[in-house]
Parts: sequence; C-alpha cells; structure tokens
Amino acid sequence: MDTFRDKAGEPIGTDIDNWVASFTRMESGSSELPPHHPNCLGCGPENPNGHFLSVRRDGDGVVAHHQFDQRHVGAPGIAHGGAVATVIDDLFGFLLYSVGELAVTRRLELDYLAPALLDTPYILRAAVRSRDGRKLDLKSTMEDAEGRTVITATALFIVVEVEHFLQSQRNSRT
Ligand SMILES: CCCCCCCCCCCC(=O)SCCNC(=O)CCNC(=O)[C@H](O)C(C)(C)COP(=O)(O)OP(=O)(O)OC[C@H]1O[C@@H](n2cnc3c(N)ncnc32)[C@H](O)[C@@H]1OP(=O)(O)O
Repeated sequence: MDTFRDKAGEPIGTDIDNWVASFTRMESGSSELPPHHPNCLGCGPENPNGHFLSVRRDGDGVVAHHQFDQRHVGAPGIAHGGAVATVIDDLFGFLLYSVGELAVTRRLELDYLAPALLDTPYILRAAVRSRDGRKLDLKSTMEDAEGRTVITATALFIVVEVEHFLQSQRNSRT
C-alpha cells in the first residue's frame, strides 16, 4: 500500500480514508496541484514507469506542460496512443480538485489529429464542460508549441462515494 501525502508533501498514512479526506479537503490556494498519489501512473513522483505529469490550475480548468519519451513509444518517434490517453485521463482527474468530489472515468474519447511526437513539448488543458447530477462532462486539448491542436478529448466522469474505492481495495488481489 502506498504512503499518501498531503498537499505539502507530508505523509498522511496508508489508509484510503485519509487519502480521500486529503483529496476532498483541497482548498483553492496554490495553483500547483498535488499528484493523485505517489505511485499514480499519470502523475505519481515515485512511479518510475509513469508520466510524472505536473498540473496546475488555470482559470476554471487545469493546464500541464508535458513531453512523452522513449518509454512511451508506439510507432518509431511517436507516442503510443494509449500513453496519450493515460495522460489525458489523468489530467481530467485533476479537475476533481475543483469539483471537490470523487469521480472516476466512465467514458474517455480521443481524436488523434496529428502524431504526438516523442521529446516534443506539448501543452495540455482540461475543463469541466457541464455537470448533470453525478455526470461530469469534461473536455481537453493538447497543442504543440506552435499552437497546433494535436489531440482533442472528451470524457464522462461519474461521481462516486468513498465506498467505491474501499470496495475496490477489498476486492483487489494485490
Ligand atoms: C480520491 C481521488 C479519486 C480520484 C482519483 C483520480 C485518479 C485519476 C486517474 C484518472 C481516472 C481513472 O483512471 S478512474 C479509473 C478507471 N475507471 C473506473 O475504474 C470506473 C469503472 N466503472 C465503474 O466503477 C462504474 O461503471 C461507475 C462507478 C463509473 C458508474 O457506475 P454506476 O454508479 O452504476 O453508474 P450508472 O448508473 O451505470 O451510470 C451513471 C449515469 O451515467 C450514465 N452513463 C453511463 N455511461 C454513459 C455513457 N457512456 N454516456 C452517457 N451516459 C452514460 C447513466 O445513464 C447514468 O445516468 P443517470 O441515470 O444518472 O442520469
């Protein structure tokens, strides 16, 4: 089990309730947003196989500067489409700090308008388009340094209770 940390990087223990509490207590102070947890595939600083995504608030949404590297290669020189989807899914997860509720991905849809090149800087943005009950309609774009849109994405996240994660933890074989 991971040791979860608060916004200041202080350990808050391994208990999932603590993790959720630290997540939902997030106030709108610094624009820098903390990783979902240390080993998160998208943003965890302790996951050597991850993307180390660094995200900050940007108006009502979030923004990240990111480069894919050789660990994420699909076709030579091009990031694997699944790696791109991982990063966008994780970026959407940062919107939950503003929503202030727990939610998980139900649907994720990407349009790959141009190849996402390795070792090339991109800027990714995401925002909540609308909310209908538990359903969060999210949108994202990824642009290159010249402002060309490389990826557009939408997602449906569903708000869940902490029990969703507790039950998943109980059912997990790890
Ligand atoms: C602590 C930090 C946490 C956050 C941690 C952040 C980490 C970020 C990482 C990125 C995020 C992830 O990877 S999350 C991990 C990947 N995702 C998952 O594991 C989720 C797996 N799926 C599930 O557990 C479940 O399907 C749920 C919880 C998502 C939904 O199940 P449910 O609660 O039974 O909901 P259900 O009734 O089926 O659907 C809810 C509503 O959505 C509608 N709906 C369902 N599908 C669709 C659809 N494709 N298009 C339109 N609408 C749809 C239904 O009609 C319904 O509308 P109405 O009748 O209400 O109107």
